[in-house]
Amino acid sequence: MSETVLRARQLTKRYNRHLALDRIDLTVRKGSIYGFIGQNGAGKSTLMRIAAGLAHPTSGSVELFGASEGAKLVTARRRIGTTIETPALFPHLSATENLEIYRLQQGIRNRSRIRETLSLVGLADTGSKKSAEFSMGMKQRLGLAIALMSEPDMLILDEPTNGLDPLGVVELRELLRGLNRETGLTILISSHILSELDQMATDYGFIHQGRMLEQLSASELQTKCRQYLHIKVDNPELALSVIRKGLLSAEYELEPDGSIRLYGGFKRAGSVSSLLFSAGLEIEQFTPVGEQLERYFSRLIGGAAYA
Ligand SMILES: Nc1ncnc2c1ncn2[C@@H]1O[C@H](COP(=O)(O)OP(=O)(O)OP(=O)(O)O)[C@@H](O)[C@H]1O
Repeated sequence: MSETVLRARQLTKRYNRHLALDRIDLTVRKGSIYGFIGQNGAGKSTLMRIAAGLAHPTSGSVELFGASEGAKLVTARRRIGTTIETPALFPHLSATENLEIYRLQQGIRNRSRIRETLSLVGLADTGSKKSAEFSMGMKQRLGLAIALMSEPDMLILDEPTNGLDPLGVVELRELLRGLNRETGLTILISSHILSELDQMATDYGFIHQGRMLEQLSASELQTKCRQYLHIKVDNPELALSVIRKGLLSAEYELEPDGSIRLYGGFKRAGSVSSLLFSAGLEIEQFTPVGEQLERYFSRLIGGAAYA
């Protein structure tokens, strides 16, 4: 079984009469990139703040690197880097100067860590350029550098893609993937846009109105969102042989009821149906099935809202 870095059990947070988190269970595995998905106000920041020790839960518990209370939990929290409530950047200072101030504030002895960290986030060549002149993406990277200065084992990033243009989102994704791959860093990252974390997250948790709706791995999500043509004909064996001959590299499954799932067949629906017709097959059903990631998310929260 893989090691767990963060585990929330029945985590609940109440602000007066408002229930921001309602008995949340969440597990972040070591070395994973956990995509925490929810609309604005769903409770993502609240959970992250509790995990980082910036807020107290009303009830329930948090376990970090195996520690769940007292001094051990405080020590475990030193292994986290986060962009929540990190100090504001000094706009008139360069990236190196900003990190130097942070290094002194935090008592980090190793001065060469500044250069290392700037290389990690791709800001090593920014020289004396003031952070005020940085693009939004560069500012995000500098914020990330601050979070990485103490060589954390886990990063907690609250909506880091906010304000980035599509290219900036792709760059951040590549950067985080690289850090995860090369240093084994575990990352908990939130977003209200599921597709932004696609091709990056290894695990997902969906939160809505303070409740965890679903937690699943990236491959489970892909399977759920995989698109296929559902085909039912009078002679499935013949249909399969026609498909095999007519469509190179066709991926399909024969269901117990004799229907066929032809994966990725959406775009080729026209040629598939004419192939089947030409073979004299009688088509009883021919339906595209599956959905886009974003639609999956809206259906999930729609279901929760109307349950
Ligand atoms: N300090 C607070 N006092 C009162 N209510 C709060 C406080 N912090 C958060 N809330 C409420 O708790 C709910 C969850 O907020 P939270 O910030 O965790 O959501 P979120 O998913 O991070 O959304 P966003 O992306 O908008 O930050 C919201 O309804 C919010 O208004």
